[in-house]
Amino acid sequence: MGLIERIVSKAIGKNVSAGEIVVVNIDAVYAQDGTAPLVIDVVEKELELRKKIAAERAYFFIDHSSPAPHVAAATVHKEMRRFAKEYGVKLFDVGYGISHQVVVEDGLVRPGMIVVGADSHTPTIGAIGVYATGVGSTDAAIAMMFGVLWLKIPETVKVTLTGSLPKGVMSKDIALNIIGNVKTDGMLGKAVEFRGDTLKELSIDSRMTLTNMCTEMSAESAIIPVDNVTRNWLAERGYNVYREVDWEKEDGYVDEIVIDVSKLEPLVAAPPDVDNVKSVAEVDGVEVDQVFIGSCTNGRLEDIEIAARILHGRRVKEGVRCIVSPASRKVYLEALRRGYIDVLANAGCIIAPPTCGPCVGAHMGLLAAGEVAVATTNRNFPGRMGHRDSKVYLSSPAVAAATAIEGRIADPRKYLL
Ligand SMILES: CC(C)[C@H](C(=O)O)[C@@H](O)C(=O)O
Ligand code: SF4
Repeated sequence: MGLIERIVSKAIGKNVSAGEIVVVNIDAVYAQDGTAPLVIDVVEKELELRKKIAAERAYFFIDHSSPAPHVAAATVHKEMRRFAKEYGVKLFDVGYGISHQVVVEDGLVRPGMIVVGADSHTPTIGAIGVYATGVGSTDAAIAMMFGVLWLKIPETVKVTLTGSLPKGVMSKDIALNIIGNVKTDGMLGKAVEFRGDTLKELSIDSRMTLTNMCTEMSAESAIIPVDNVTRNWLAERGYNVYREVDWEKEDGYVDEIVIDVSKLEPLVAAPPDVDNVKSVAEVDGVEVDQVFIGSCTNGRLEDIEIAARILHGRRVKEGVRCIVSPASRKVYLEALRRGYIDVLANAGCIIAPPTCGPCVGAHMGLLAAGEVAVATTNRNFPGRMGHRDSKVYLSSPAVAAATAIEGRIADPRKYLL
């Protein structure tokens, strides 16, 4: 049994295995302003009107078009606030943060839980040992109304990480390396379980980048076992493990990939696909109009810290827009307290509020036709950040910061000596 099978078996009190369809109690369910309108419709129009949401822990996030860039978004937000109040859903309003970041840092999801979110990057929260998967709005509505949902238990692929990351190479580069190899459909219908010595060196921030990117390999879920890094992180925040399983046992995989991360170099995913992975050396010199540092992939404290270290005492290249959006208000406040925001603003960065905005081409930094961006996000499809004829290269925050300085895709290692 892989970790996910162990979590579900423990939750329902009998052994399950991959391929089985089970009905489980959902420990937390959330939706955001892209998917909540349909959740609201399903609850109010399709299902019998109930005034109370059954799931104990149902959350709404206004994070995508946030703050509202147009009247249509403002109307969606207003509707979400009305529904949340009427039905007892906890709402995280404009500026609070991106769903996947907030549920983890606020302790709304805890190791061993079974969680669904009406957003494809819900597996991000598997970084702390949660079995999490993205669902459609209808499923999210069912989970909110009844507190249960059917899930098909995925088969698990083990990804073993060995060795230490070289300076200037980040967990984003590990994720890009994997996706370059397995391609965008490489984990279709599967769950990814990360293992190996490298994990000891990866913070929860770094781990969340890894699990986040598994969605781009078409994984149903991604999970990292609870270890000392997780336990220390939980203890510092007064959180605990919700459901203990044997986190250490390595068993039940359909396949294994082994990566020696000490051999990795800074990478990018070149347009038009996330699996079009190249080394920075191969695209060195590609000129950019915009850099975006943020999102549920790389908008955490560690990401802002490395950007600040690289940009400290330097300037964003004239003519380049460098937008930085912390993934949550907590990240923003801590980055302020530590002086990172000061460094970045002084270097010429534009500090945006916590929002998905630029990542999903909603607002706060769209690209015009022909423009090129480097972004720390997870998708680079045509039109993702603006005009269909704009281009997005995905990278780590270190590559993004070095690129902001030079105005062309640049290797961060020379700034980290
Ligand atoms: C808008 C939403 C449905 C979407 C998702 O689920 O992934 C978004 O968050 C994204 O990253 O493209
Ligand atoms: S930051 Fe981007 S990838 Fe993450 S939830 Fe928002 S739109 Fe989706």
